[in-house]
Amino acid sequence: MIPLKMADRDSPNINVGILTISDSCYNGSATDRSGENLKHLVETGKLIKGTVVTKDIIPDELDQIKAKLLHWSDHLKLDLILTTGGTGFAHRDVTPEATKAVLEKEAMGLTVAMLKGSLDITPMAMLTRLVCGSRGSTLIINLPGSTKGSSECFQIASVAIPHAVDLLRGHKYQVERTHSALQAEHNLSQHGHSHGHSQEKLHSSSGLPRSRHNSSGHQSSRMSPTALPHPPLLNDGDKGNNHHHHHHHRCHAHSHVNADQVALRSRESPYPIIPVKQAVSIVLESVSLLPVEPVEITCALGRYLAASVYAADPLPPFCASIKDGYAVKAEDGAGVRMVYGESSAGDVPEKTVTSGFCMRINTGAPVPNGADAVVQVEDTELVEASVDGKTEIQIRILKFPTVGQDIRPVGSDIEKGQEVLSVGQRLGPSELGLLATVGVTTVQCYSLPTVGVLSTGNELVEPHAPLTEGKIRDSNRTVLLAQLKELGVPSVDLGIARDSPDTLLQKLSDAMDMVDIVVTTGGVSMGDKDYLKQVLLVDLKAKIHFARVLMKPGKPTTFATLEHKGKTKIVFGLPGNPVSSIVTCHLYLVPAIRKMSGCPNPLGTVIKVKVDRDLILDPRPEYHRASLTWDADDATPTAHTTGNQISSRLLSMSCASVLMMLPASSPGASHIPKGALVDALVIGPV
Ligand SMILES: Nc1nc2c(c(=O)[nH]1)N[C@H]1C(S)=C(S)[C@@H](COP(=O)(O)OP(=O)(O)OC[C@H]3O[C@@H](n4cnc5c(N)ncnc54)[C@H](O)[C@@H]3O)O[C@H]1N2
Ligand code: MOO
Ligand SMILES: [Mg+2]
Repeated sequence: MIPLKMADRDSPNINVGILTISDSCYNGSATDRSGENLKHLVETGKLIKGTVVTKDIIPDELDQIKAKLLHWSDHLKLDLILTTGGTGFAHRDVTPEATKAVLEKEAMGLTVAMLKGSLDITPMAMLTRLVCGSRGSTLIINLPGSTKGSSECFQIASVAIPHAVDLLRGHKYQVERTHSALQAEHNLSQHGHSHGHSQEKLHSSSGLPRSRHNSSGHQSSRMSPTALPHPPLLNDGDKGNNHHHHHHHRCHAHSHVNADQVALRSRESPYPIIPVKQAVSIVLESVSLLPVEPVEITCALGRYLAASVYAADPLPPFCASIKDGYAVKAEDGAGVRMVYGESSAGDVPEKTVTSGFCMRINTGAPVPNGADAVVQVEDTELVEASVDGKTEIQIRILKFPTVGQDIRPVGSDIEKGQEVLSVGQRLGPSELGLLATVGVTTVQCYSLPTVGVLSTGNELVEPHAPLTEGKIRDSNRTVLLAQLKELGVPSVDLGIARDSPDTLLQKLSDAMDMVDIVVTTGGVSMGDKDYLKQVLLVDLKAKIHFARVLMKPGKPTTFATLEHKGKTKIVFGLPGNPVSSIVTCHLYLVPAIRKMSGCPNPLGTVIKVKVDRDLILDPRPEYHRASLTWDADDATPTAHTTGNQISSRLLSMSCASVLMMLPASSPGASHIPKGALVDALVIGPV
C-alpha cells in the first residue's frame, strides 16, 4: 500500500528541481516521460506544495550529474532535487555514485521507505540503488527511471518531504541566527549601542563554536500531534504564529531603530511626494536584466528569449499537398487519368507521375516526383473502379489544373536559416510550438527574479486561522503570491512579520539570502508602528529611492535598493491597505519583474475606455478599478466602476480588468462626465 497524503496547507512552498538522467532521453531517442510525470505530480500540488523551478535532462555521466546537483543545491538553493534514472545495474548507471559524492548527509530512512514500498509492488525493486540525503539546505532524492517506479517512490517519499525541507531550512536559519545574535552581542559589548552593525556582520560566522548552533531549544507546536517532532521555531514573525504561546520566542536580530520614543517621532514625512511617472522611471532604472540561462522548452512558458532562434530545416521539408485529392501533371489538363497508387502523410512516394497518370494524395503528404499540381477530390469524378471497390482505376479531372496548384513548396512556411523567434520575444504557447517545429528544445532565456512576499502587522492572522479580537486575515500575501504565479516567477512566502524592528530586520535579512526582490505590505505610512523604512535605512543600509507617490491609492509606496553579499537587492514596501498593495504591485512591481526577466517593453498596456457615469476627481491622480463591456456598434469599451474605491475595500478589485487613470482634480475640473474617454491600464483578462 502506498500511503497517500494531501499537501498540507501549512507546509512551506517547496522549490523543486527535476533532473532526468538518461542517455537516451538526452540524445532524443527516448521521451522523458518520468521527468514530465514528476513535474506534473509536483504541479498538481496533491503530494507536496511545490513549484518546479527548473528541469533538465542530462546523460549518464558522473561529472555532469555531480555538477548539476552542485549547481542546483549550492547556487539555486533548491529545497528539493528529484532525480529520475541511472539507478540500476547497467554499466552506465551512475546516479547513486554521483549523488553520494555531493551529499553531506545520507538519509537512509527515505531510501528504505521507498524500497519497502516498491518491494510490496515488485520483487525487482531489490535491484534499485536509490540514494537520498541532504547537501546544505537541499534535499536530494534519487528515484527510479521508469514513470511508474518514480511516481510510486515519489508518493512514498512525499509524506516526509515537507518536514524534511522545514528541518533543512530551519537548521540553516538557526545557525545563522545564533551566529548573528552572538556577533551582535559581541559588537555591542565592544562598541556600545550607538554603532550600527552591517549586513555582513549579521551573517558573519567567524570563530563560533559549532556546539552553540542549536542553543535555542524552543519547540513549535504548529504541526499536528501525529507529526514528527518540530524543529526550533524560526522566529516570532513566522507563519502561523498567531497563538499566544509563540510570542515569547526569541528573535535574534537586533535592530538599531529606536522604537520607544513615540512622542519624538517625526510628525511629517521627510520624503517628497513624487509623480507616478517619475516613480516608475526610478524603479525601471534601478533594476537590471538578469543573467542568461539555458531553459528547456517544457519549462520555458512565459520566459523571454535572450538569443534568436533560427530554423535548421525548411518547413515543409518536402513539397506537401494542401488538399486531399490527386497529384497530377498540370499540362495534361482536364480529363481522364489512370490512378496508380497513393501518397499519404508520412509516406515517401516511390513512383513518379507521368503523363496520363495521377496519384491519390492526402493533405500534408509529399507530392510525388513528376506531379506539379494537386486537384482536390471535389473537382474529380470516378470513371472506373475495381469490382471489390478497393481500387480506383480511372478518374476524371473536371477543372483545368494550374502549375503549383494546392502545393506548399519546400520552405514556404519557414525557410531554412530563417529567424523564427527574436531576442526579447516572450515564449507563449505558440512560440513554444515554433521551437518544437524547428526542433530547438533548449533556449537561452533571461533568468527570472525570485520574489519574497512578506506581510507585516500585529493584526494579521493566516487565512485559515480563527478571527480573535482585533485581528483580521492577511489577504495581501495571497494576492501577491498569486500574482507572481500568474507572471510565472518563482516566489518565496516569507510569512507575517510582527510590527517590531527586530522581527522586520530578522525577516528581511533572512529573505536577502533567498530572493532578488522582497515585497512587503504594510508599515510604510506615518504610524508609530510603521518601522519598515527605518529598518531599511538604519539596519540594512538601504537606499530609499522614494517613499511617497502622488497617487490614490498607494501614496506611501516605498522603493529601496540595498547591497547584500555583492548583489543588489530590490525592496518594494507596498502600503498595507489591500487595494493599495495590488494597485502598486501592477504599477511598479510587475514592470520591474518584466524588465529583469528580459521583457523589452515592461510597462503595461494602456487603452481608451468610455466612463459609464460621472466620476468625481480626487486631489490625487486616481487608479479607479473598472470592468469592461463592448456595445455591438462601438469599438471603444465602456468602463463600469467597481463601486466604492476606498483602499481597504478589496471587493473593489473583484472583476476589475482595468485601472482607469483619472487625473487629479483642479479648480477648473472637478469631475469627468459620463461618456468621456479616459486612459486605462489593463491589469487582467478583459
Ligand atoms: N497620518 C497618516 N496616516 C496615514 C497616511 C498618511 O499619509 N498619514 N496614509 C494612509 C494611506 S494613504 C495608506 S495607503 C495607509 C498605508 O498604511 P501602511 O502601509 O502603513 O499599512 P498598515 O498601517 O500596516 O495597514 C494599513 C491597513 O491595511 C490593513 N492591512 C495591512 N496588511 C494587510 C494584509 N496583509 N492583509 C489585509 N489587510 C492588511 C491594515 O490592517 C490596515 O487597515 O496608511 C494611511 N494612514
Ligand atoms: O494611498 Mo492610500 O493607498 O489611499 O489608501
Ligand atoms: Mg500604517
